[in-house]
Amino acid sequence: MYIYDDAGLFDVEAGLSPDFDALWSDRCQDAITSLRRRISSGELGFASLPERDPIEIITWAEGRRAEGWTDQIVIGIGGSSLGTRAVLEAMGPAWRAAVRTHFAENLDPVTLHAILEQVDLQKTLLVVVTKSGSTIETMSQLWILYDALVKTVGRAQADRQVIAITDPQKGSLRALARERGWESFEVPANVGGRFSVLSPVSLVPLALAGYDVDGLLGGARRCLDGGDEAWMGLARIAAQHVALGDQGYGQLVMMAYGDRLNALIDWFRQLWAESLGKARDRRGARVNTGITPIKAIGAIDQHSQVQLYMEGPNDKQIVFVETRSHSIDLTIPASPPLPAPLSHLQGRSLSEILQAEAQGTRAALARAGRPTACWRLESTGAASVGGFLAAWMFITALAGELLDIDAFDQPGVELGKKIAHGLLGHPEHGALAGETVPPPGDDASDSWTARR
Ligand SMILES: O=P(O)(O)OC[C@H]1O[C@](O)(CO)[C@@H](O)[C@@H]1O
Repeated sequence: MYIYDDAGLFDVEAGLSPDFDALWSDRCQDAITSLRRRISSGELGFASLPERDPIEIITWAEGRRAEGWTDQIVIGIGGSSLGTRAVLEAMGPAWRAAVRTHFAENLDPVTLHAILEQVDLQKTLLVVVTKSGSTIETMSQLWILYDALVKTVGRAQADRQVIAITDPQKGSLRALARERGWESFEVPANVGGRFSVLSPVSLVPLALAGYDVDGLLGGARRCLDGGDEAWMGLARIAAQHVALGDQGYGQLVMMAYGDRLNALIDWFRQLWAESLGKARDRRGARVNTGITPIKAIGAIDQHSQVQLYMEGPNDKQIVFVETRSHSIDLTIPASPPLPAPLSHLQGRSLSEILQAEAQGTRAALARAGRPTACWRLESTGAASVGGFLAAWMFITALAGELLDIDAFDQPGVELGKKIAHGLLGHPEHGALAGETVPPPGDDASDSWTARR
């Protein structure tokens, strides 16, 4: 069960204008119609993922687990890893999983080396995930890990330990999987990375780790249970964020209470930032849309960021994420007695205290005239997490419709990648790198450069 009962109810006068509904309800309806049309035409595949039966993946994972693998290394970045990490951490505890999961995401040699130190490659599967099949971070790390695997178990056995998750037809990883006979799964061609958490991208490693992927999809399906009314509820939340953005609240802090929700916000940040930060609308006119997502973790960031949120520029929309129940709880012992200013805490559970802190912080921000909303998950079980993921994918897609931009591309990330490839000797991008990067020895660290 999941709930987000007062999701999106921004509750201070400083937030939404009183005529919000009058101003936005027609636009919400248009956004819903447009998004539904794109989904039913097959252009967008993310919405139908929860309808797919995961039995094939579940059965496959059970079979592979029975072979005795102790670890999997998920090699991927962005949409190819964040969703998996979000679910694993939220639903945890991951260290009790049937197969331990390690993430080779960033190109950090120390991290990758540490992973290699922790696993026994004879008992480890490499799960490489990339929709495009050519992401520099993913393919570089794959080649290092594959080389280590071949050296440990030999080429024929190594090829049985690699699982590729990529586009059905295109890309270097698909070509490699065919050439080397690697087991593979498909990322549907009409599902982009940041909208792929309910596809094999995450379901395969999650099922391998022994997580309840069926429950995850069930929770996601429930998000649209109410039909038209549910669609309107999601569109209204999207419109609230967009309207607040128009009113000058250009930053969205997602503040989640609990360490387990850390990666869930990382996943959200990519979804929101890449989908809505755009320079052109759908007709090609210059726009510059976007609401900057910011991560905060309660209660830690009460002691780090809340001063700024309370008294700094009033430019933030603050979304609290709480869970009603925790899989484990601990209580402060009633004796021996604590000194008087703290004695009221005795007998209280940590989850009670955390919840009071979330409510206190939200109330204080509201008093300071800062727009806030709260999402309360029933728990961090499969259904709640699935519902949260699906809801935010729909909200983000609907926000894209309201802004009249394409929420499903990311042209702005390409130039930096090409320059990096050029610097590393890619024949087509070398000139670009030479032109853009300051010449060697030119210390540009004291100058701010911007081209308009
Ligand atoms: O799955 P891929 O193709 O490796 O891409 C990884 C990530 O890189 C991006 O394309 C951005 O560079 C994201 O949109 C994507 O999730």
